[in-house]
Amino acid sequence: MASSSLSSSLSSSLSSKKKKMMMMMMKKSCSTRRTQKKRFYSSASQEQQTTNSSAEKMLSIWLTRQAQLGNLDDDLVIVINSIAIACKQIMSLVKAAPLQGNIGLAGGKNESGDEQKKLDVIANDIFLNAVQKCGRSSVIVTEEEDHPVLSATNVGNGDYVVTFDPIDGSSNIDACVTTGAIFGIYSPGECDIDPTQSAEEIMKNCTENANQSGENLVAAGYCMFSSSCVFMITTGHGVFGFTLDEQIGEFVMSHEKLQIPDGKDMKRIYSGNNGNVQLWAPELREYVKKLQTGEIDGRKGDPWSYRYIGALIGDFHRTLLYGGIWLYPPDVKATEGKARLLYEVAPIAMIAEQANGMATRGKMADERVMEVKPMSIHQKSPMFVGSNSAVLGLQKFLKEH
Ligand SMILES: O=P(O)(O)OC[C@H]1O[C@](O)(COP(=O)(O)O)[C@@H](O)[C@@H]1O
Repeated sequence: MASSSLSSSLSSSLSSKKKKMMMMMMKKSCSTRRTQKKRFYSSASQEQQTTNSSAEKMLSIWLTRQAQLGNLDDDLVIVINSIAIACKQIMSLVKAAPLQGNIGLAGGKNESGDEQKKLDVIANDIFLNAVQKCGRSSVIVTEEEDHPVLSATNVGNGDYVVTFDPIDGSSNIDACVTTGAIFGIYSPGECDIDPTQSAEEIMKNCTENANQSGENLVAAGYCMFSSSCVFMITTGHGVFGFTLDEQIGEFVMSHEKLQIPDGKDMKRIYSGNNGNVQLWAPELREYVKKLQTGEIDGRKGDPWSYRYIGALIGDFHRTLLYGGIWLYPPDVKATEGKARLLYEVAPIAMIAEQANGMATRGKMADERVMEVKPMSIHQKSPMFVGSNSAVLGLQKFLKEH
């Protein structure tokens, strides 16, 4: 109650002395409340200041800062911010999938022949919409579309080739196991549309334009949908991680200039589908045996640990943070491996190399993944990726066997 109306209702019933006492107490309590409020606001403003001072840690502001430093251009900032927004939307859908009936199959298959999950299709639409609406991408390649998707770059100068897998490891969704989105942003392509060309010729030109080796990547990253939602990004100047703070709806820096642990800091972990080992080349079967006895690095009786989530993002993220090796070699069933070069393998390889690790393929595990130019947009590729010493150890073993 305001003090004035209360004081007037008191005036008729109390002696003047008592009244004065009451008024003094009233004033004191109001001023206390005002002080408390002021303190609250001041603390809130201090808190606000604290939050502001850590604003630089927010992805959207960090990207702008990187542009100011000349590490990436403004159009690329817009593309990456659009991808981050799509990832937040997809994370919320993945979390609620069982409640919203977004588990199970959508009923179709993608060009790779994988049965599409409901969230594959929904996430693909979210991603496509975000990247197309930002107007800085000329061609989009996604695991869930058979052909490249052209997008108008009518609002900006950027005409980046953006590739992504909207939900990697989608078979994990129904079991609430880690999934994620992987993306690669390739240098602007010359995908001029010649109106005199036929649709097939235009598509062939844009497909050819999209088929770039990893060395043309200007940025690569992934967003892991797990116990935390972690957005990992490299623009060629190191690897940075941002964890979604659901209180403020922002990705906030949590990993700065990540390096894959090596040497004594490396955890001896290998990751691959052990169910396929008997389908691998004999020398790779022997390599796995040496990991399992510990002999591969001279520590017989001290085996390497084995971890496999069945989602490249989850298995790679652990390798990035703990060290070790992830391998998906060719096998009798998957002669070119399973992960796709343009939008899974090459972006992961860029991150690995930017984190001072290695990503190779080939019979001797000595071909840099980043140098391979895909012949088709959904081309698959084997990969051995992880700590330098682990990949070099594999190369040494293959040379000797
Ligand atoms: O089931 P497999 O043969 O081990 O393959 C697992 C690999 O396939 C993938 O799940 C591919 O997933 P998506 O096809 O859902 O993108 C990778 O993420 C994972 O590393």
